[in-house]
Amino acid sequence: MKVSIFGAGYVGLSFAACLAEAGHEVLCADADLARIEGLQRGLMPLHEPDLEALVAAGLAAGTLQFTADERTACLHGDVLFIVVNTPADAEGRVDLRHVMAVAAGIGRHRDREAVVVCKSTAPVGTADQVEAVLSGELSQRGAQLRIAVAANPEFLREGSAVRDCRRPDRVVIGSENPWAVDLLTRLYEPFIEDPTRQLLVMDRRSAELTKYAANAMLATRISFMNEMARLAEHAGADIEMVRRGIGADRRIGPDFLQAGAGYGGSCLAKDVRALRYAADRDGHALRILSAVEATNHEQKSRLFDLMTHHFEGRIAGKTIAVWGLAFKPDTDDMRDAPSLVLLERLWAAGARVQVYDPAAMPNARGLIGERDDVRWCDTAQEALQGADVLALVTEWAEFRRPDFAGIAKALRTPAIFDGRNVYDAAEVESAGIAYYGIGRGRSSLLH
Ligand SMILES: NC(=O)C1=CN([C@@H]2O[C@H](COP(=O)(O)OP(=O)(O)OC[C@H]3O[C@@H](n4cnc5c(N)ncnc54)[C@H](O)[C@@H]3O)[C@@H](O)[C@H]2O)C=CC1
Ligand SMILES: O=C(O)[C@H]1O[C@H](OP(=O)(O)OP(=O)(O)OC[C@H]2O[C@@H](n3ccc(=O)[nH]c3=O)[C@H](O)[C@@H]2O)[C@H](O)[C@@H](O)[C@@H]1O
Repeated sequence: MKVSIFGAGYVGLSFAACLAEAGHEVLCADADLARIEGLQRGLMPLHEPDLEALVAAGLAAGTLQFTADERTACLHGDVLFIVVNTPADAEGRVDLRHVMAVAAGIGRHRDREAVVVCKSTAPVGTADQVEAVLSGELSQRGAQLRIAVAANPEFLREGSAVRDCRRPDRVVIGSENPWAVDLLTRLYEPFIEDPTRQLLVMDRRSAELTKYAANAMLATRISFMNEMARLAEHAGADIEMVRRGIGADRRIGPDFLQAGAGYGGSCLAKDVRALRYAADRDGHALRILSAVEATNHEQKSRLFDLMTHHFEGRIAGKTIAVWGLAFKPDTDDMRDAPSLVLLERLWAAGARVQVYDPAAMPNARGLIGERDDVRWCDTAQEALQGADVLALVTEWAEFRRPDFAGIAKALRTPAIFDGRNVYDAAEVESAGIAYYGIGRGRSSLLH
């Protein structure tokens, strides 16, 4: 099938490469010319496991092509996906300008029937708006084309985008138009093993709300566990034991129960904010979500609070080694990363940092810029040299089994602040290093 994809970001590019791998003829468009020129030469604009090889394979096979030309992209596909960014402001108002720009472009250029699919995360009613913009453009030039608009939210995670695209838990098709549903069902066929379980067809508004509800539920689980972690700290319990204990209940399940330094990334916070804003505006305050946000806001300062406790308030002049800057492992994405809050708080308190991340250094450096109180290190080992203590913020695989004896030697006053609970406290302590985790009763902060 011929497919056009507008947006070559984390989602658009991963989705395009997977569709091309499955044999579809994919043209991926982006408004960013430099990004497209790079992609045409096989240069990746972002870090995502397995994606580079998949893009190269698609380019070589000719099933994946890139363009910065809106018209070409509007004319190529039988199905056209809108996968552009949909940022939300501080209050939660979602900026739909990019989505509507694509819709208007399709309305201006399209010369035959099409199924237009909104994959960007966007508030309930966005597909209706896309339809209105499209028909406005079509009627302005007197064109009468059969165009169906569907909502098809995306649930992939960064760091496993390719895997998630190839094997989605479910595909949600929001459309009551049999033609659009049939086309999308055929398009997704290579990724679906069990249609009765994985393929969910519903109306557009339900599909749009499903996306927000999913991210809000995930964020709620994390904030719930972070609150339990605080309680565990005070009660002398270990949240890791509690996590196993409740995760074994099939009604709860083991995933997304990891307490830590707070959730970050481009979407959970943005989408919770947007959902809360939309609900408030319609007079249906979502009280749970306000609590989820407040807890996460505090949680991002948790490592800093533990350090304040450890240093008895005297953080000025200390040097902190920081392992991991990206908002999660296996990505270079720094959007809303919890590490940024830790760094800001340390700098405000007069500390210096020595930072290392396997993939996010260029993005972090671009965001933060050069300053005297940060040293950008080439290795995890280099970040330790001469530092007082170590903070682990992102649980990259390369940080999981470190040489604790080496860490004990490198640090001036050996202590580890484990923001993702990846280390065994007893093992760390037996190397002569003080251990602080999130919600680990052994390192309880009894105020
Ligand atoms: N990042 C993620 O893990 C997930 C994101 N989403 C949603 O998917 C959408 C895209 O997210 P990301 O890929 O992370 O964004 P991104 O910021 O990485 O990429 C968006 C791309 O769209 C391009 N763009 C903007 N306006 C355009 C236009 N008029 N024509 C063509 N290209 C245009 C931008 O230049 C950019 O390259 C958002 O709505 C997001 O909420 C959904 C699921 C997962
Ligand atoms: O809409 C989106 O953009 C996507 O948002 C999240 O995916 P993503 O942000 O890529 O990554 P997650 O694995 O969800 O992690 C988000 C944050 O939560 C944190 N987290 C995750 C899981 C956990 O148990 N505890 C926890 O603190 C991570 O460290 C990270 O900072 C959702 O998991 C995806 O389903 C969704 O498609």
